[in-house]
Amino acid sequence: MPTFRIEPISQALAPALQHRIDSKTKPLGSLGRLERLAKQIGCIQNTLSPALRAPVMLVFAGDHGITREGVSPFPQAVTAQMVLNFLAGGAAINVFARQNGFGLKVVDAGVNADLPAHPDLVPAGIDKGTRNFLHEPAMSPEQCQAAVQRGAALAQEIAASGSNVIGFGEMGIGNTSSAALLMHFLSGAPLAECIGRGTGLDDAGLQHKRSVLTQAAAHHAGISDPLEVLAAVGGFEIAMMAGAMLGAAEKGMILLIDGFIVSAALLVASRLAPSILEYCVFSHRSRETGHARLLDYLQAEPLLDLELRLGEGTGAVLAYPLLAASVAFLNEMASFESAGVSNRQ
Ligand SMILES: O=C(O)c1ccc[n+]([C@@H]2O[C@H](COP(=O)([O-])O)[C@@H](O)[C@H]2O)c1
Ligand SMILES: Cc1cc2nc[nH]c2cc1C
Repeated sequence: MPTFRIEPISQALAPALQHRIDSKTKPLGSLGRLERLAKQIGCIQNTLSPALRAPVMLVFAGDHGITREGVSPFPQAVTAQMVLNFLAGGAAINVFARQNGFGLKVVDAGVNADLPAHPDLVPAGIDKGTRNFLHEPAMSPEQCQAAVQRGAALAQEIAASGSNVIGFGEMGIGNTSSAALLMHFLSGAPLAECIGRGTGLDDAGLQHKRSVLTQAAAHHAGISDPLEVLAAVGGFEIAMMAGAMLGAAEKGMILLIDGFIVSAALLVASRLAPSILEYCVFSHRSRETGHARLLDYLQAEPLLDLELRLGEGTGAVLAYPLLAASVAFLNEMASFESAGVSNRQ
């Protein structure tokens, strides 16, 4: 596995950015969270006049062997069906991406179907779904490494095409089970706090999911190396997304983090390169049980809480106007001096 060289973001301009923010015609600190966002973006880009260019949403799709255990109310076939819906432009993420000027790429990281070629589809499938991690590792070490490397290469291509904002989304029936176990093994949170209703399990379904995942956790007990954990209980879309996050941060891009599954991928990436977190904007707090605690663990401050639990990158794209607003106020607002407004005595 290549090591990822992710530099901590430069704090060289942090005092000057703070001064610029404080000079704007507003009471000190009154743009609240947008002020911290403007400063973070300025530091990531190491400029007093940051700019957001050609934002891209990558939706990683993959299938999961664990679906054989009845952990999701939806059949595995929905993953491929939703990929076709993305390619036809009819999913929620298509609507929000069009609305917010995002380019959209759907990445087949390991869907259990033969997908037709399409200009928006990146065919990068490792296999037709993972193995059932109740009984064996979800993927081999080689498959895991290949997924991470393909993801990193993809993000680097997107950076080379001129984009400096990359959003992460996913589609994979069963992937809240993977995310729950990744969180459990890598953060040490009790399993019960990592498991939620996903796409909408009822009480009996949730009980069953807890029982299956408790057995899976026992089967893999003792694993702690991030790549070993990723191979044991991850998904191809999660592994490729973790790689893409690492590749994007290496290129100094702004990483827009979506919900529970995307945050679990970031947890893996942050174990491989902790500085990656400095490049991340956390778009929202998902309704999925576990996300709030995972965000706390990552010391993340999400921008929105809209009770979303869809995935696809929807929260990330919905939060983008707030990034655009923070950059715009930094670049365009008058200062007390330029506008001739009296500052406090
Ligand atoms: O982003 C989230 O926080 C989120 C929370 C719950 C469900 N999802 C989506 O629902 C799917 C996984 O749910 P499940 O019940 O099949 O494990 C997958 O396609 C995710 O995109 C996503
Ligand atoms: C319909 C549907 C759409 C989704 N989008 C992301 N995960 C999903 C899961 C389902 C079931």
